[in-house]
Amino acid sequence: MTATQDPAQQKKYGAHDIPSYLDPNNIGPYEIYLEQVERVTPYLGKLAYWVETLKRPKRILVVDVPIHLDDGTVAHFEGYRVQHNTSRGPAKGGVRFHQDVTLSEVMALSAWMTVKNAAVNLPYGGGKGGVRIDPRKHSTGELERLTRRYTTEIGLIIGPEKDIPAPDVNTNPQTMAWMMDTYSMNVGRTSTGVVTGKPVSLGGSLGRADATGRGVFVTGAEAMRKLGMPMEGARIAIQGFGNVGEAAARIFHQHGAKIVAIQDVTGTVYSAAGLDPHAALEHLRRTGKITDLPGSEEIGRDEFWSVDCDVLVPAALEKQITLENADRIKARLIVEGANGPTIPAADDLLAEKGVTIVPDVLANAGGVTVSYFEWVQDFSSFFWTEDEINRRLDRVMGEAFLSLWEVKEQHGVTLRTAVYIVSCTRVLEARALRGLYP
Ligand SMILES: NC(=O)C1=CN([C@@H]2O[C@H](COP(=O)(O)OP(=O)(O)OC[C@H]3O[C@@H](n4cnc5c(N)ncnc54)[C@H](OP(=O)(O)O)[C@@H]3O)[C@@H](O)[C@H]2O)C=CC1
Ligand SMILES: O=C(O)CCC(=O)C(=O)O
Repeated sequence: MTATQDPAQQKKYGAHDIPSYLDPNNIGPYEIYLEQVERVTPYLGKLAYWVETLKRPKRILVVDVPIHLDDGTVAHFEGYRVQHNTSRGPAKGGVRFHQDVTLSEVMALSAWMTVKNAAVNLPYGGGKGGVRIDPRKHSTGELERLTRRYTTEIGLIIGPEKDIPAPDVNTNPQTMAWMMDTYSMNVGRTSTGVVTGKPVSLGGSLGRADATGRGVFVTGAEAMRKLGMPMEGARIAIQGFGNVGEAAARIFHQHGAKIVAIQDVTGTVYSAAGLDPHAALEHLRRTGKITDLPGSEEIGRDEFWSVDCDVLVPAALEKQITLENADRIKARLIVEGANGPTIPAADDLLAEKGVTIVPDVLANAGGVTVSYFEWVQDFSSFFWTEDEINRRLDRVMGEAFLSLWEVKEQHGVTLRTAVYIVSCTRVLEARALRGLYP
């Protein structure tokens, strides 16, 4: 039970003056994950015997990444690669460059990869990496040197059959090209399968760029069908207009929905009549900000959460939906493009309000699904058409959604708990079958 769920605490502190160490909004990313595991444990039956496996990352590597800056000085950055679990296959998950990256965050992100990969039944465990750096403050040359040094430092534990990185926040196909090249130089052969999300000309897959946003759309559309919400004219608010948010906005728009609000780091724009995501992207590329978008009005950052909308898509960072804003959310459906955007206490509050959440570990699994297709294509050196990729992706995401929705109905739990029931069972079954000793 969290502090605000506890009636005694509520009486003592009221809604807004609880001390910070008791404030559920202060929960760390790995604690969020641990709470999610606690919630699923009663549904694991005999496999609960192995549940400690899920609570501990298998392997954590912390590295110092020194680089020459353009002015000739040397700067040091802290980097991480966490392999949370490898029971079902090699570790798999992205690499994030961000000024707020912490070990706890990367541990949580890697654990969510374990759950996500099992949710869509990919033959992977979970991993994630990150470097604490603000990429906006560095030149392309500095970012290339950082990426190459980081790749060499984590080279001890990555590899096409060990752990396969991919893009995440502030990393992209160019970053993956540098990682692939550095790893290949270090092992003395071209190893395309060591990373996914590469440029198509270097063994990348068609469809990977839009895959996460496409998966958000496919699972969002399935959820809307279940809830009897028409797509035509549905009002969508999107936080984050990067790889995931922009693609999700564009695909929802293509299918007749109306993008009423977009928020990124630079600000928040709103239009009751709907924004054109193509124009928004063009404006962002030209001006470097989402604000001053023609045909939109600028609203306050916090106002974003109370915008009149039917579907809310958080597609930025963790811990965005908290007890500070959850009760103001008007959407009936939240589709989590980001990893970990909702803290558990807000999850409970939204469930009580009757809001349906398609959780991150299902909604944003489209990216890693096409990463899997890329990895398979690299191994066989045989590449599929974009139509083939999209058809397979839609099938994986659609079927996963429908079967997980059935589990939710069967147990009378939230969709998040349903995904954890299925995923944790799959991971722990593999653990139990493999046993402990060499
Ligand atoms: N890329 C992928 O394939 C996958 C990504 N994800 C998750 O999706 C989320 C977004 O990743 P991705 O799109 O790749 O990252 P990008 O770096 O491409 O985009 C991030 C977006 O979020 C915005 N943003 C960052 N911080 C804030 C904030 N505090 N408030 C509002 N907006 C903010 C950025 O704004 P600005 O541009 O102004 O900085 C940018 O628009 C992350 O949680 C990631 O882990 C999940 C699965 C796969
Ligand atoms: O494509 C991948 O391997 C992983 C993408 C990712 O980091 C994520 O799903 O959070």
